[in-house]
Amino acid sequence: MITARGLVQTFHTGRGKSAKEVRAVDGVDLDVEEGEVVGFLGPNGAGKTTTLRMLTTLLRPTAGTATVAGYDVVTQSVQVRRSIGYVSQVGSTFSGAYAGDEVVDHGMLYGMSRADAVRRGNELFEQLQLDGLWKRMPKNMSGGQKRRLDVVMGLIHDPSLVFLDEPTTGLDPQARANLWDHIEGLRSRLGATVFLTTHYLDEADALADRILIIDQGTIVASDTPDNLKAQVSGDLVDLEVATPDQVTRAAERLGSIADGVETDGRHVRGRVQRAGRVVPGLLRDLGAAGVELDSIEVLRPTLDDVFLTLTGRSLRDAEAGDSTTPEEVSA
Ligand SMILES: Nc1ncnc2c1ncn2[C@@H]1O[C@H](COP(=O)(O)OP(=O)(O)OP(=O)(O)O)[C@@H](O)[C@H]1O
Repeated sequence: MITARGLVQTFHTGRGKSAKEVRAVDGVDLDVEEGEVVGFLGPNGAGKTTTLRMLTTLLRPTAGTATVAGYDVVTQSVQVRRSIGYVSQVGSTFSGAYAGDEVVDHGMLYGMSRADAVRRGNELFEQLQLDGLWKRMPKNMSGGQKRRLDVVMGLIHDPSLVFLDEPTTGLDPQARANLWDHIEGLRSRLGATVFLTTHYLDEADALADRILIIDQGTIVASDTPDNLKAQVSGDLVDLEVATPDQVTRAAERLGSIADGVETDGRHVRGRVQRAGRVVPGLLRDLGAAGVELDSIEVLRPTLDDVFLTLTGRSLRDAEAGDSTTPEEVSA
């Protein structure tokens, strides 16, 4: 459904001595299969939006090639646009008509009949909890309502490939959960392919079949959330032994299957690959060695652990450290 090879985008900022070239996307290869939900994850300024803008034909690649739904993003941009739905990060611009009319016009722009656009628009308003707002002007909607209206606009023509740029930013938790359900439904009910960017690790984890991590314009990982977490850091097993004199024995036993075993009071911790498979054996082993446990906890690694291992920075620190503000710009 989507392929990209060596995609590059450079921007030129500043003038004279302060002129600078920014390689926003620096050689991206990616493949997305039909029916996949792919989460595109990375800190602020990593190149997510720029990649998405190239794939949706809004920005011409400086170098490299990409096809979307079988069409070349440069030479067949019209066909690409017809084949996709796109919800941009900045949202749609609305003309001052009623929300429902905007949506219907948008559907008709994609070749839908008025009746179909009205029917589908009503369905989407209901599914995205915008009921009763058909005759409201978008400028009089709350931020969250407007964001959901953006999503309706992106989905009105039932695209089989949808690009969503940070779709849940600015939504309250309930609206976010609702949109997650909707995105899951796009795949399960309609068999749609979804490519979404997000800063939210839990969102990527919950929704995506596969996660692509981008950092400084380059893809640094691509795998299922579980595989990424398993390969990169393993699960943390935390044993709490009943009495301090058992700590050494517990550490020995855990050390036979875990990396980086540490002790802290009556706690013994270490990382193991696929805890579900090895913990039953560990418990038998501890029992046989006469170690008595007060508690055992297994913590799955988070995607933040994955990001930290891959880049040496936490996703949150990487974001906090970003202060790039483009001045004058030419693509
Ligand atoms: N029009 C532009 N002119 C100059 N630099 C730009 C332009 N657009 C993006 N950049 C720079 O390119 C880099 C990648 O930006 P991009 O918006 O793709 O990142 P992102 O991963 O989508 O970030 P965010 O999560 O903040 O949306 C950043 O350093 C950004 O400042």
